[in-house]
Amino acid sequence: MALTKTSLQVSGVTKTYGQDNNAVRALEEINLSVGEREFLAILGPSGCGKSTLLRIIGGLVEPSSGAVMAGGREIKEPGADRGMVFQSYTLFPWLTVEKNIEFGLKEKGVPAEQRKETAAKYIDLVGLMGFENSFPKALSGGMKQRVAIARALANDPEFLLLDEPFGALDTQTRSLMQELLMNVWEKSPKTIIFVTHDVEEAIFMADRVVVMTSRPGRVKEVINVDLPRPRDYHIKTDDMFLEYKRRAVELIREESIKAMNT
Ligand SMILES: Nc1ncnc2c1ncn2[C@@H]1O[C@H](COP(=O)(O)OP(=O)(O)OP(=O)(O)O)[C@@H](O)[C@H]1O
Repeated sequence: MALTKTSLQVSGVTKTYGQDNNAVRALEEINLSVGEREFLAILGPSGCGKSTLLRIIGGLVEPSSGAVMAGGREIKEPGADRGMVFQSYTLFPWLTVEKNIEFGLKEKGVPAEQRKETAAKYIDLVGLMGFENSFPKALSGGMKQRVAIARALANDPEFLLLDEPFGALDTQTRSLMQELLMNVWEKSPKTIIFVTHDVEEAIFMADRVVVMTSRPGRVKEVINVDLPRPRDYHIKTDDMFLEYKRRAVELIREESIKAMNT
């Protein structure tokens, strides 16, 4: 994808949790520009600060220094411009699929009829027709994450921030969910920032993959994934795909070895 305007800018972001002897340096000098409607993956070894970076972008965690700018404003707190999806299922168990998806709209005071219409649109987009009135406990993990994606999209955010959203799913479901997310993104273009430690997942979906170092997380390398779209699973055996994968595996391996030796 040709990069359009910058929609989000991470400048000199550093994060230290705790103080003195208990201080943990999670992130060090992160600089990153994210293009409008770009699909960006953040890839790195466990504990390198990926979630911390995403939470800072989401406005859930404050950086120790540096700033994140979106739409000309510094991010200081969560906002309706940023929808988030986490690995753990975060649906409201007492609400049906439809009501979960409508939740943010109701908070905003959108009238009932319009809420229902919007929910129906996203239920269709994530393939959950017929499950409108089901409760989360009756859904599989993949279905719950589809509801979570639909719920985030229903608020029409500019950014969709996903933190290992398919991490708890089996391999087959995970692979189908990757295709579903790309499909949703192509039909409802947003800027996506997707955190994962899965090399194949990152290259399969993203326009660019930001590979992070082990803790403290820094940007080690940015891989431009120049593979045609739309993509489906066949591309995973393509020579170019395998070349990107080899490069990313090499980078992550270097970092994992470093982390083991410190
Ligand atoms: N609230 C917190 N208080 C103290 N330390 C924290 C906190 N959150 C994260 N950390 C530490 O910061 C470092 C980075 O954590 P983070 O969860 O951002 O990494 P990650 O790359 O997302 O890890 P994983 O892939 O294992 O989920 C880790 O050493 C972690 O223990």
